[in-house]
Amino acid sequence: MERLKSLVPDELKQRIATSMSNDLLSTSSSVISFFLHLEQFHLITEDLADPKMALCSKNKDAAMEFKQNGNRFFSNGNHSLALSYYSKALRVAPLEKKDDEKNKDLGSVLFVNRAAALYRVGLPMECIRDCDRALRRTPSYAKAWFWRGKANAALKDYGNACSDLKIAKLMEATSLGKKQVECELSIVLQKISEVPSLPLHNNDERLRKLDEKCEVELECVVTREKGRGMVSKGEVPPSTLVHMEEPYVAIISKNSRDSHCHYCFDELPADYVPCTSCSIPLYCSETCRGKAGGGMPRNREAEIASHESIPRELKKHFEDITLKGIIPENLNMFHEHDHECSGANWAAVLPSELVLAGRVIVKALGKRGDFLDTAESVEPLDLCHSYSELAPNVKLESHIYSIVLLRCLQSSCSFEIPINAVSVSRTIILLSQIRVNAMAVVRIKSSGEHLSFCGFDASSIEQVKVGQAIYARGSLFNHSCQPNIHIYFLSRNLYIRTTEQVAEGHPLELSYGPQIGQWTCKDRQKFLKEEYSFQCQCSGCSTVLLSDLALNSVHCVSRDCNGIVIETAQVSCERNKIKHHWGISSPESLEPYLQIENLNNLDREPSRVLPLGGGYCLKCRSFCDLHSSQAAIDEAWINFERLKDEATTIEPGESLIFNASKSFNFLKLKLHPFNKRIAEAEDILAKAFCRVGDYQSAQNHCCSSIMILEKLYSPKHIVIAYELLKLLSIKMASGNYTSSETADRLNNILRWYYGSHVDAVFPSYMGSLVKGTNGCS
Ligand SMILES: C[S@@+](CC[C@H](N)C(=O)[O-])C[C@H]1O[C@@H](n2cnc3c(N)ncnc32)[C@H](O)[C@@H]1O
Repeated sequence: MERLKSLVPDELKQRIATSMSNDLLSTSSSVISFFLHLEQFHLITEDLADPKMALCSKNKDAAMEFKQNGNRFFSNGNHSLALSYYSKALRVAPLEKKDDEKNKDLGSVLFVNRAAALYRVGLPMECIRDCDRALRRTPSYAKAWFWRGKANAALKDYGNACSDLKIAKLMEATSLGKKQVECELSIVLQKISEVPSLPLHNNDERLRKLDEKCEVELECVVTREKGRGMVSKGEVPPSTLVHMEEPYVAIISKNSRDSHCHYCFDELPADYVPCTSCSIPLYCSETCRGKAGGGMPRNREAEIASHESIPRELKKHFEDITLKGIIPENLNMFHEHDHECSGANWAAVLPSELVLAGRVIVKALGKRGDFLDTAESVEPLDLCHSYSELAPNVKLESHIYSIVLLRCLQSSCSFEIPINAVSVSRTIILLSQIRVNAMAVVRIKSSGEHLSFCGFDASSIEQVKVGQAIYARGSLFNHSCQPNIHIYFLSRNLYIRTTEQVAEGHPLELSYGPQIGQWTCKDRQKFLKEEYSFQCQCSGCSTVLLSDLALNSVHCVSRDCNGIVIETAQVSCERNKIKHHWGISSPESLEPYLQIENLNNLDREPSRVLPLGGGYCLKCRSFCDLHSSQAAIDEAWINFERLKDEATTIEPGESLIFNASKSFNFLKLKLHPFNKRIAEAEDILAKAFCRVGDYQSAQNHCCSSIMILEKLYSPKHIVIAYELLKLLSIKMASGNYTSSETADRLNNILRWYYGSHVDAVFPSYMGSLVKGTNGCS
């Protein structure tokens, strides 16, 4: 891309840099005439679009090599490595079975080999699913029936195990193989005579009960400051599900490509399935693969019917398995990966936003046919954009990316894709719509393995971005740094829930990222301007709040004054709030830290409340040299960085804890008590003390950290729940299982934010932690 950018003449660059959305037809036309006559452009786009040059097409030789490695590790008893090689082989193996393939093909062999490895590593369910895959391709595959039988026996489902093994015996051609099956069968028959067979197990453990209904009526209203936004038609209680939606289009993040399903974004199971025609997407099941359009298994009814040799009593079992899950092709459904699946490089190489734009174009063309044809054609997605406010460099990139994308789509789409001023300018607008409206699909991840062994570590929670999606109606919710709704995702679907009581007609606003308590107002506004090109007009950015003032502040130099000292840029941000909005929240809570006497007589003059520059105490106006204070604070912080690094992996040395504790006393003298760094320092110390087994000190530091965060956020904020989880793990690590108060608080916040979906969103052990602690109280 840099190469193409550098080729654009300066005069055109300049026009694009200063262009507004109205100018796009003209700038697009110039870009097209420039690039379509440029040999380098054609070379680059051919590289991207020609399947012969692509690295992501299927490769039988590579698959055979992976398979051999898998076989080698399997024979040596290294079954997990064998499993990983069979999976690699499946990813690159050509999986489209040809009509003339009567016998088992490479795909069937790889599925059975992987099934055997799955059985050996103790995953019988996954083993059965892989056997089924092999049997749908090759119904007479004796080994697949054999491993299926063994896995069913491991699950104590002796009835099915017996049927599987009986069919395996019928299908087995070698006498040695037959003997092996007979031996297994006799064990199962013996078991059947001893214990009753368990009822059929549910093969799909990932099925979840998600039956909560969304019954709130919302409406879209327009305001001068924020454009369209969503409000509720009636009063809504906290924790109410107000919206749920499937994405218009979605795409997996590049860093999740090997770990999460490319359709539903859930974590991949050990028996994931690859795309049938290219080597990029991986899916958790055939259902997801079918929905994404990564190749459908053929209906093999005719072939199966030809198996006359199956005795009547086994026929139903045989057909149930070999025909099971064959998804009828849904012609009305948009298969978002289909047009990328020609084995070309572009979908794997271009940025995700661009590939997402390609998916919108193909879906819109499939639905309407005229999305790119005329400037008047109706938008498939009525979304706002911010092209005119983009940085010059981003505007230029959008022009180049749009023409590259259309060129790639031309070569891999069944529709006609025109490249003209209209189509390019519409694609540029689409890219800026995606920039403003795409949501990051996230999953909650914890770094610990098992709570009772790892104690504190088990509860390090983070949100991991696994995908990006466009939700047509979800995009109409505006941002607030003090949100009253909360979003989360199950599979690829968006859910929105209130986090407080919302009055009738009041805007429902979520956070696009930054929140009060996390960053100061200045930093939040900078982020929103850079990422979303808007000046935040939310209530949190128009009101003077203790959290915004204290978050990064230092203590007044006069020890008997509680006043806050902040830097110049922050002072001017807060002064602007007073000047333009005159908002001060909860004066009583601010009074100890700020000069706000005679509040009723105040006019809109900021100097009545805040000093002109930074470094002055907001309460007594004493001056503090922020520059030298900051240098001393940064130096003291080094001890925390060291302790943090060491405490994540090993037991930290005594001297590290001693030095950090000394620095901590210094930080407490210098920083304001509600400064976020103090909370972080408390957190690092808690972790370190936990590592060395001093649970009481760990607990004290953890509690102090929670108290600061409650001031900066609010006592019911989800951030507090994550801290409570840490506190609970410390208590449990110390053998205290009677912390029902902490567990109740944690449970309440989680239910507040996730309602009935709490168990689906959080790793299951967290639920059992809460229940376990409650149970022990
Ligand atoms: C995802 S859209 C929300 C819907 C949008 N208001 C509309 O009319 O389509 C994001 C855009 O809404 C506007 N917006 C959202 N929250 C805002 C806020 N707190 N202050 C100002 N503008 C806001 C900005 O123009 C932003 O780029």
